[in-house]
Amino acid sequence: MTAECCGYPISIFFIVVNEFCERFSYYGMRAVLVLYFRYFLLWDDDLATSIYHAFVALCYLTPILGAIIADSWLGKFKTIIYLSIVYAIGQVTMAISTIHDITDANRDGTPDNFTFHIALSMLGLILIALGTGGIKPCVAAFGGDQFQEHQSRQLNTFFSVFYLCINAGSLLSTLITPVLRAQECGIHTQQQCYPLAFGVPAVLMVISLVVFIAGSGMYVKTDPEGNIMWSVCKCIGFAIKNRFRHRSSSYPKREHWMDWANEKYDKLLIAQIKMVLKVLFLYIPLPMFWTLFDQKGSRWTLQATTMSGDFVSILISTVNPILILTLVPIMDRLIFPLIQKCGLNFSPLKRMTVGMLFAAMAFVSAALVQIEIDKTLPNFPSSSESQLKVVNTYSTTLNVTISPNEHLLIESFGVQLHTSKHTYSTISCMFVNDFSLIHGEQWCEFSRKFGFGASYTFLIPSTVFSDDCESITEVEDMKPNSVHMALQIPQYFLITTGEVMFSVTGLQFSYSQAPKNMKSVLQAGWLCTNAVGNIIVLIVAELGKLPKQWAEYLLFASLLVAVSIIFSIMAYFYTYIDPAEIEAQVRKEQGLEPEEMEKETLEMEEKDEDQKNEQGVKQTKI
Ligand SMILES: CC(C)C[C@H](N)C(=O)N1CCC[C@H]1C(=O)O
Repeated sequence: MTAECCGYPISIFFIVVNEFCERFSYYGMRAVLVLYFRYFLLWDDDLATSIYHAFVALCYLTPILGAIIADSWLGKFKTIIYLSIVYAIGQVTMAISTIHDITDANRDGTPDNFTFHIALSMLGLILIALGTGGIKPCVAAFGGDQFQEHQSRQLNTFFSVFYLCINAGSLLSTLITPVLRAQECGIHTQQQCYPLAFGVPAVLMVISLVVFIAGSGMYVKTDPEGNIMWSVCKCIGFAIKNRFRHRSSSYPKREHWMDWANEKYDKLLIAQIKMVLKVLFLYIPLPMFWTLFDQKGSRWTLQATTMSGDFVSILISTVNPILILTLVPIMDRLIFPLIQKCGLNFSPLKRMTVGMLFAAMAFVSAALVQIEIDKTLPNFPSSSESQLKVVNTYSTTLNVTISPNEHLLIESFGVQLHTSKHTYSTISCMFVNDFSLIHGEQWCEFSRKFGFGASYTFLIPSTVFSDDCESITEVEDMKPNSVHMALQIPQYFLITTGEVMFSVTGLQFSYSQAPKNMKSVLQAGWLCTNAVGNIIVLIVAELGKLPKQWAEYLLFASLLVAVSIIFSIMAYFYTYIDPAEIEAQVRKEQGLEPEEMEKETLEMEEKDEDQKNEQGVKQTKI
């Protein structure tokens, strides 16, 4: 028996703490990455965001590599350890690359050799992407491996707790690392403390590794059954070739195209490949969910900048993990059991479909908010129009006639300009609460809150310093943003509800439907849907947008509704399987008589017993 606490294997504790620290490390580093590119390496916005997105996409592509290493070569346990070491080295490299003093020979506070810092940080990022992506499919699957057959309820809860840890880690780090960056540090000169902001995630990654190793004696570890991925590729290749060789109608059809590998390959391997392919086929429409989800960080952020309210950056980076932390327990403890009590079968694939519909609703909500915002935005001249601004500083109303037939009334601002020299300047500022005009010993000070998004013109008469500051007139050219950011909360709520139904269920589903020797591979397939979604966002951003933002939101919502309908049809034809049962059945069909199976089981048990004795831990799982 594995050591248990409240029905859960104790080893799970080490795995969820490891996940918490790893996600703290990953999201903490990500929270300050663009700022590092922008203000330390002095890259422009475009380069900074492109490299950032390329890095994120790479992090979701490397799981395939990690899964192949785990399922075909090292096993999950060793893969997690080795790739975590790579990951920690990457984080440390990244932190070192941010120490400006290393190349600041002239001690002016800026690095003198940018090539050094860029090369080091790119090396760090590649190692991090390899590490974080590589271990991701293995950690979730390794966690699942710790449960025994009678613990299926606890297994489902594990995936929810796993997701909670991801979000608790990300929430804390996105709050902490920007604060660390804002500190000042340095040897020769005091600068923004990037080494601390990147150093703390590096320390957390080392802690994550130590915690994982600490649980070593308690884990159920399954060894890979040879180079499974290579066997899978060869088997699929043979089935295709064999099918092509027997394409003539004189050959009888086979139930599944993979059955054309029967001549050469083990029935069990063919059955396992069929299980994996069935699930991977089902995943084809799923990237669309992530395409919408990932726009939280781009389009929705831009939407927030056209709204009023002071909590832009905090709202954007924390609202999703905060909602996850509240919604996961509510769904698990209240909503899903309630639905079950009502006699409804809310199967995993149905949950995922509903999750997609929630994400679509989130985009409808975003479109409605956008329509409200558009009402308050100034009308800019179109390509066939010009904008003419006439500032009447005369004391009475003047008529202005624009040839040939436009006639406008210009109200006076009641100010007369006595100076013949006019200097106009435009200043764009953030968080302006006051400003002063200073001339010699005299000054005029204005203290008031200027609204975000607003544009003002100040008309300053030449007499201002000899007369009084009151003679300055303020004109509001553009109204401040008036639609409050709180209106974005429903769309965040809807997309996060969708995420809980879609993403947490997807994790569980990918684990439960995978054969024992390909659990990491299927987890990697699941993570790939996220990578493809990210890439679609990048392409969409490059291709440009519809003229009206609300129309684009509605377009995405409709696309996701269409995709969820396709997915629900595919799901209708999907039969849930118990991979272990199918494997046992195939063995039986293969002629492995019950006694032989028993013998095989006994041999495996003996092997396990030896392993346990080596580890000094009692376990019965085969
Ligand atoms: C974007 C949030 C900080 C994290 C998000 N709620 C989340 O948990 N995930 C987004 C992609 C999958 C999952 C993760 O594993 O980070």
